[in-house]
Amino acid sequence: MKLTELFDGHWPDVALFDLDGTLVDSAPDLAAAVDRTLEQLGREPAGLERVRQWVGHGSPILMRRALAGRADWEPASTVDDTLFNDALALFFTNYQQFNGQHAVVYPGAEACLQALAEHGCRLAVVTNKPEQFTGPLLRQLGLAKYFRLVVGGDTLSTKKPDPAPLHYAMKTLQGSPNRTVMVGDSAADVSAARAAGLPCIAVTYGYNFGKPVQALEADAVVDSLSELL
Ligand SMILES: O=C(O)COP(=O)(O)O
Ligand SMILES: [Mg+2]
Repeated sequence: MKLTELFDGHWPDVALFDLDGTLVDSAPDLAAAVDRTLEQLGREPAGLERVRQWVGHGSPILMRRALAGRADWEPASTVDDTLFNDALALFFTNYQQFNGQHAVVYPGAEACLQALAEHGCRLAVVTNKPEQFTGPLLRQLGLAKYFRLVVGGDTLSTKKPDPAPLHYAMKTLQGSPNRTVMVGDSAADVSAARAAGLPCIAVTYGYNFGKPVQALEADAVVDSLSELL
């Protein structure tokens, strides 16, 4: 589906992009950092396939899931606070080292960013990844030049699926809800867009775990961002 079909034949004024699983396949680096952390804590590594299922709600939940060994971690289930804090600090140190080592831009993603920018669309990354890792990754992969704004998982006091990061990005880039689109790979992205009253595109190749992307009630589902052009 062409993006312009969502906006009466025009390009949107503002586009908000999720990062992990939407623009960049970063799971190998995240898995390397999680596994190094688990090993430092005397635990078995989780492996790429499991870590891939745990990404999307930010680093604290990624590490809680890794410690619990399961994707369906809920706030009610107990992970010892000291253990969690130690694990998160180790993860940050490890991810600092692994961030960008194996990450690649998905096919079609850069062409989409370029076309949007050429049509005057103002672009932001709205990710749950902490800011300290987001800027360096975007710069290393040559994507930083497309974005006027980066909102990380720790930029505000709440993160997706809360709509606050999307509201903040729209306010900063002077986008209105009916002229702004959110593009993401997970339930957190679609829920945040819904709550902010924005149209939302979901990609099929990312890290959504649980129900299929088609069940997320996005306005369109695409296999590649190049389909939007
Ligand atoms: O760090 C995460 O959990 C994923 O970040 P994302 O919001 O870019 O998918
Ligand atoms: Mg994502």
